[in-house]
Amino acid sequence: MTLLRVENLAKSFKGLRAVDDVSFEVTEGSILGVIGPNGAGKTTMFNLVAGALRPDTGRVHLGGKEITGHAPHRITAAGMTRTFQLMRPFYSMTVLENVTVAVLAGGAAKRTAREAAAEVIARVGLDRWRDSPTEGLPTAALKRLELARALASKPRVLLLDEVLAGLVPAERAPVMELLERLRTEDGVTLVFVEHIMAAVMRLSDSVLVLDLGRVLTSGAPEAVTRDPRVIEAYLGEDPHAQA
Ligand SMILES: Nc1ncnc2c1ncn2[C@@H]1O[C@H](COP(=O)(O)OP(=O)(O)OP(=O)(O)O)[C@@H](O)[C@H]1O
Repeated sequence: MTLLRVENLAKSFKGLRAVDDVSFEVTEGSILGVIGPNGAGKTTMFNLVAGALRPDTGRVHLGGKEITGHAPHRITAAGMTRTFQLMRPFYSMTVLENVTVAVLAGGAAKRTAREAAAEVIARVGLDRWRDSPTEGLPTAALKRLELARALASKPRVLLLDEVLAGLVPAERAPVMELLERLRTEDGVTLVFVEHIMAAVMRLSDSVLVLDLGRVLTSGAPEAVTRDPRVIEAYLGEDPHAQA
């Protein structure tokens, strides 16, 4: 079943077509990877889908309901939330307090919010930092906190903006495993923007390639990354050519 449907989205900034007639569908329980060179429109597309920006034209449907142009909190309430590339937790609060705020913002009752937050914190493997101040946390823990804050509203669709950026390879593997478990065990549908191709290849059921605001191509990761247009526009060289 199609859970997220994006039709002909477009957004210009002072004449620059940042997102130009982008359409795609995401099946419930699947993982869509979004790739493309810097400036391709990936973050703008996320902002349009998640309600941070209003599209000039086009429509977004979540679970069959139109959510185009709705405010982010309404879209979160409808079951879709996103993480930010530039994380903005409340640095003066502890990890538990940060996630509790997100749980409350997601509409949970005050009485059970801390308990629900603690569960999410355990889910993302942040238990050892639970009562630590957010200020001074290592990047890997901050990335997990960003995930926890997004998961606090129990989304059906999670949009992840470069959740692996800034992590060393040894830190990436457990985050990728966590994302896989979110899909298989919690049934969360994932759309993730990522530059790290090994992650895109491993996690994605299908890949959407953006270039200059438009969809260059989409399909299975193997096929997409062999497409000469993708290699030319983004990859620079054939990733399969190397041993
Ligand atoms: N608020 C804005 N005002 C003006 N131009 C913008 C704005 N936001 C994005 N742009 C422009 O729109 C285009 C698409 O930017 P966007 O950040 O969506 O690309 P991206 O694919 O996410 O890039 P990256 O991989 O570097 O994050 C770029 O040319 C960018 O400079």
